[in-house]
Amino acid sequence: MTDIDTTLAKFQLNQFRDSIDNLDAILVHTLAERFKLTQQVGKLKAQHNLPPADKTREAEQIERLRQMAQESGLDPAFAEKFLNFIVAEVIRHHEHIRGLEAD
Ligand SMILES: O=C(O)C(=O)C[C@]1(C(=O)O)C=C[C@@H](O)C=C1
Repeated sequence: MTDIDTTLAKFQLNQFRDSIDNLDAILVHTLAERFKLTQQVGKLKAQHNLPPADKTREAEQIERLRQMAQESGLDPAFAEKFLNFIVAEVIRHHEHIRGLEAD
């Protein structure tokens, strides 16, 4: 490996990192939009006394995401874990909103 190889590698690494930063920004903005929507769902559910969690809906989402992950070259098990992680947080928010509405 020459100095030029190392310089080129560092340049390429920075290019990869710029792309990663862009994708991370998309992820954060997308998640923020999703949580804005689920806050509305949480209010609706609390107002109409609907349960915070819906396991049937979650099973459908998992099935759909696993399929999409498979087609995109993403590990379906990871996609499922990621969705479960987000949905657990959403349910926590729903329960919090339900507590506020009950006051
Ligand atoms: O669709 C709903 O009923 C929601 O409350 C949203 C959501 C989700 O984040 O996608 C969260 C909790 C439910 O268990 C299922 C799905």
